[in-house]
Amino acid sequence: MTSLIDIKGVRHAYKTANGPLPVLDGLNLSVPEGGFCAVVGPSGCGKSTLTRLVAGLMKPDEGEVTLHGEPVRGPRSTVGMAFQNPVLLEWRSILKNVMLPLEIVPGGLKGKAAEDRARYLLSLVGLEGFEDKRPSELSGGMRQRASLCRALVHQPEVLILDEPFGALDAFTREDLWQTMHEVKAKEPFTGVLITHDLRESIFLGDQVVVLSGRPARTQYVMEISRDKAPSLDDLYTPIAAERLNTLRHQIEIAQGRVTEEASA
Ligand SMILES: Nc1ncnc2c1ncn2[C@@H]1O[C@H](COP(=O)(O)OP(=O)(O)OP(=O)(O)O)[C@@H](O)[C@H]1O
Repeated sequence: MTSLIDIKGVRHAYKTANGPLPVLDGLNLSVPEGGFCAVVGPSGCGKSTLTRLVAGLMKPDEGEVTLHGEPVRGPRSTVGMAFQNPVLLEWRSILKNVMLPLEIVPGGLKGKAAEDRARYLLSLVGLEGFEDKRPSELSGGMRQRASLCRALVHQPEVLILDEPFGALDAFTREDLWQTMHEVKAKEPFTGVLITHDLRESIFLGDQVVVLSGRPARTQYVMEISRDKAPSLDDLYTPIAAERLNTLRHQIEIAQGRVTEEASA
């Protein structure tokens, strides 16, 4: 697999009233085509900033973010995003919400083809029959499913998920993890997932990147090879426990609660 997303030596500081706030300091990350990279790290370390750089919503002070080797210089229609808050438009039906990017992205599907595509995605995530409902008529998990369809409707090659399941209860979240694997099998994309949930990171990611405390650098990378989609049972195996323990420990180092030397 060739690398689709490459982040090399990225440094970034926000300009604030109190002077520059260094947020990223030597970030390196490489996601192969079709890969799913889960990013974890202490609160406020710069995870969302990383997604903004990949999405082209801002440029780094130093270093480079490339997609297929081409520097990211601005927003691209080949990137889809979903956030913790689905932000669906209440005056549009679920179907019309999902179709929205096709009205905005140049060259997107139009008319019946657009509607068919949106209906297909909604059926893929189990929302068949809810196309004409308004967002407020759906549960939080269903709204997040619709938001996922909206992020995928224009067939982006990169999907950025910034804590999309963070506000959901544990059972709904686990349902959505499984849905994500089902969707990815049918709608291939290269994914970057920001999460605070270590179980989620090892269930969805084939690479888990731990960022250090702010300003963030790449502290630790865990590769997870799998030849089929996992089941929830896989989260209760010794190997899962070992992975979670390693990641939890890396987070403690990132938080400065233990030192690498002390843990060696
Ligand atoms: N536009 C901005 N201007 C100034 N400071 C900002 C801006 N956006 C984010 N920050 C600050 O940069 C730091 C990193 O923010 P960011 O949202 O990237 O972190 P995060 O790891 O995603 O946070 P969390 O884990 O809480 O979701 C935080 O201290 C935040 O307050």
